[in-house]
Amino acid sequence: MRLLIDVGNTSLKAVLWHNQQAQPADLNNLPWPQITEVVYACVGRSDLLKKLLAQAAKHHIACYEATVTKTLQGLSCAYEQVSNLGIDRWLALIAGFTLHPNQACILVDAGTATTIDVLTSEGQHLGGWILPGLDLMTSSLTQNTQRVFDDEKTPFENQLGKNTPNGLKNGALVATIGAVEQAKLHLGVQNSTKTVQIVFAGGYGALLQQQFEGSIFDSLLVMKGLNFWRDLSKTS
Ligand SMILES: Nc1ncnc2c1ncn2[C@@H]1O[C@H](COP(=O)(O)OP(=O)(O)O)[C@@H](O)[C@H]1O
Ligand SMILES: CC(C)(COP(=O)(O)O)[C@@H](O)C(=O)NCCC(=O)O
Ligand SMILES: [K+]
Repeated sequence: MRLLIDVGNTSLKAVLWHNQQAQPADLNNLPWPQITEVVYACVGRSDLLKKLLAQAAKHHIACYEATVTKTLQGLSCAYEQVSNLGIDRWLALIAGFTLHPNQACILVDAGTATTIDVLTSEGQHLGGWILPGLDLMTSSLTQNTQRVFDDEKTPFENQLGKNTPNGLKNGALVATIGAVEQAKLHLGVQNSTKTVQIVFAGGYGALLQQQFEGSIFDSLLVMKGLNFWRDLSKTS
């Protein structure tokens, strides 16, 4: 049984991977005797991660931190400085590449930041974008202007705004939708029979997924990437 840990800028997530399945992990009551290895990825800061790694060490369990490499099996990274690419983005690419073989993909991880990564059907990462996440987009405006205000009850909708919270929230949503549309252009899917699989993950992934027909939401995308990373990096 593997303990998989993904530390983002807002939260730490962990699952237990056993018999090809993810089970929720109770961090206060982990089944250490059954855990064979810990595989983790971290783009944030986390004292909780340090504590978990210390507990694993106490139980003599091997821990592996996922890293970005120029290539992994048939997948290649667009960055010149590969270590600058967020590991969560690389793991989303690994998951997309493995779960959708020979299929062009756009991986969208909508958390604190929204990242959009473009992957060809041949496994070439063409690059991507980092946008403020939906909450950061709205809070940066409410915090830096006098008159732009938000409220709790206004949803994010793909519509014109007719009051301030509406204009603010909908603006953040359509900016994000527009970026995903731009990503498609880099795969030449317009005016062609090529298809692209758009995969959403992260706290706002389910909301965004509803805006794109044929797209999917996979809350475990980064976890699956972590699991594949460990398997693939053993054999490469
Ligand atoms: N149902 C939800 N569950 C968790 N986070 C959500 C949800 N809906 C919106 N969010 C927002 O998603 C962000 C957290 O997403 P997450 O993918 O966990 O981030 P990170 O990977 O950066 O830690 C926060 O801005 C949070 O407000
Ligand atoms: C862009 C990110 C902050 C996204 O992190 P998250 O929203 O999941 O917390 C993370 O992938 C990161 O720190 N990236 C490093 C810069 C880069 O990818 O180029
Ligand atoms: K993200």
